[in-house]
Amino acid sequence: MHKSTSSSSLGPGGLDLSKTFFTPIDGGAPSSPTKRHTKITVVGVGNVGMAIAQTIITQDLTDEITLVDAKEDKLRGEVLDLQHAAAFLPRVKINASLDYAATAHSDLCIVTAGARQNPGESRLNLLHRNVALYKHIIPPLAKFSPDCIILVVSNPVDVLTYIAWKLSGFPANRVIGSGTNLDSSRFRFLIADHLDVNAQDVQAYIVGEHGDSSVALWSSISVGGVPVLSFLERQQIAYEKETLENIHKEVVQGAYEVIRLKGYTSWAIGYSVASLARSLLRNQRRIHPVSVLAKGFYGIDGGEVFLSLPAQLGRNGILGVTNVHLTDEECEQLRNSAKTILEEESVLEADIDSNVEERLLSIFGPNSKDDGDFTNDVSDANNDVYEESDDAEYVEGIGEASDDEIGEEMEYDEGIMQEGPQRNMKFESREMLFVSYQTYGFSVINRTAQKVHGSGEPKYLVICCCRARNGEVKKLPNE
Ligand SMILES: NC(=O)C1=CN([C@@H]2O[C@H](COP(=O)(O)OP(=O)(O)OC[C@H]3O[C@@H](n4cnc5c(N)ncnc54)[C@H](O)[C@@H]3O)[C@@H](O)[C@H]2O)C=CC1
Ligand SMILES: CC(=O)C(=O)O
Repeated sequence: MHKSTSSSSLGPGGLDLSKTFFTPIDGGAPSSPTKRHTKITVVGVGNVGMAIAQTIITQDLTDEITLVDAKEDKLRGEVLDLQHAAAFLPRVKINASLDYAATAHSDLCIVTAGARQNPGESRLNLLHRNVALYKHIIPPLAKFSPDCIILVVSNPVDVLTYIAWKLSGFPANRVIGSGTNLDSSRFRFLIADHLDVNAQDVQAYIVGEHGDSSVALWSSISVGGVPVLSFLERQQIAYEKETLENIHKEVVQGAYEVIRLKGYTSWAIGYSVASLARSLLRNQRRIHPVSVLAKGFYGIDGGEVFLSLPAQLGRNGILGVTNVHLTDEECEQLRNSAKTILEEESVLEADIDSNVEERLLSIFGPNSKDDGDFTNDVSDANNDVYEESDDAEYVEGIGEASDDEIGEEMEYDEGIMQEGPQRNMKFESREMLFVSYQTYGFSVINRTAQKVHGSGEPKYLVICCCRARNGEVKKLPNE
């Protein structure tokens, strides 16, 4: 499909019409690119993607928006429909393409593509279908916009944010899930309704999973600066715990109810994501409950898990997590929510082996070379490692070696890698993409490092070969 844009200025015969309408002033310099040109990509132009796109456009949050979808006619129809509203909207360049090259140089990539829930279906049920799609979506986004922020919306949003983080190789501050920003808005609406105040004056957070195990932070709710529960206690006004629980239940059931009634949710998520886009791109430093890498916060352990915590957002993505005080009960609920998400992640481990070439290209750039054809060399090297190691069960793990690893011994014994998460792997570096199967014990039985010349400085590529130690290798590919 041809790129469709709302700002074409070419007339018949390639004449630039804009130049015929305006006469340059004497002594004027040619126009320079504007300093603050922002570009947003939205992947998936379904109910959610279009609600987000139209809210972003009406709120004048970007200079350029690129829409991507797998369905050509739907994409073309949606973009034309939006372009036809140009006379009523802030000026924005609207592009649409099936090709991710059109997303290049985006500041923010919002991913909404994917299956959605049927009435009554849980978000977690969508996991395997949407992980499969993400393998084709995230690597090209990362390749064409290596400095962007990725904002994940598709469900289950917390696990998919983790997947997007792994597939992109981005630092954790630049991969964010829309998380419970929406749940918190539902929560604030319900509290405002109970107290007959404006929802914007209610400060209240839902944290944890964007889903059934979410946690309501009752202890920190305030209205117009008044902490609600301690105020009620001070005034000796009795409130039923059950009333609070029912409000939280209504938040959790909110999405199910809308889906039962109209088939999908769209407007609220549109506004929710637009508010995140504003805070990020306009460097607002506002606090939003969004899905972040939460390991280590509030005693959350057991693996790398993304879930929602109130975080400060700005041009660099996540600027920090707010130190909100949680009661013991709230902490316990949050850790349980983390457990729910981690269980889903562990089921996935055998699923996230993504396309090696795409991942490498996203690190090293499209013209990378290693003594000839880069991608062939990589697959050869992979095979070599595999064949040389008789007892290898699976080849996995690609990333950049950190400086102090280069020139190290290439062979390791079982002692190097401990049972458990990949952080124990000696060769991990910040750019390491991933070695999956965190739930299994692995030993690294071989690895190689190659110098690869990409568009920038030469980098070292590590290819390692792992062997499971706990007898569960039958579950792995290549068996
Ligand atoms: N995080 C949140 O708070 C919310 C998340 N969602 C989630 O957002 C997702 C989208 O929901 P809807 O827009 O209602 O669904 P939809 O079915 O209307 O739209 C999905 C779109 O994704 C496109 N798509 C599928 N595979 C693709 C691929 N490989 N590349 C590009 N595009 C592809 C489809 O063609 C379709 O246009 C669902 O996973 C839903 O559960 C929905 C509401 C709130
Ligand atoms: C569908 C969904 O995740 C929501 O509206 O909360």
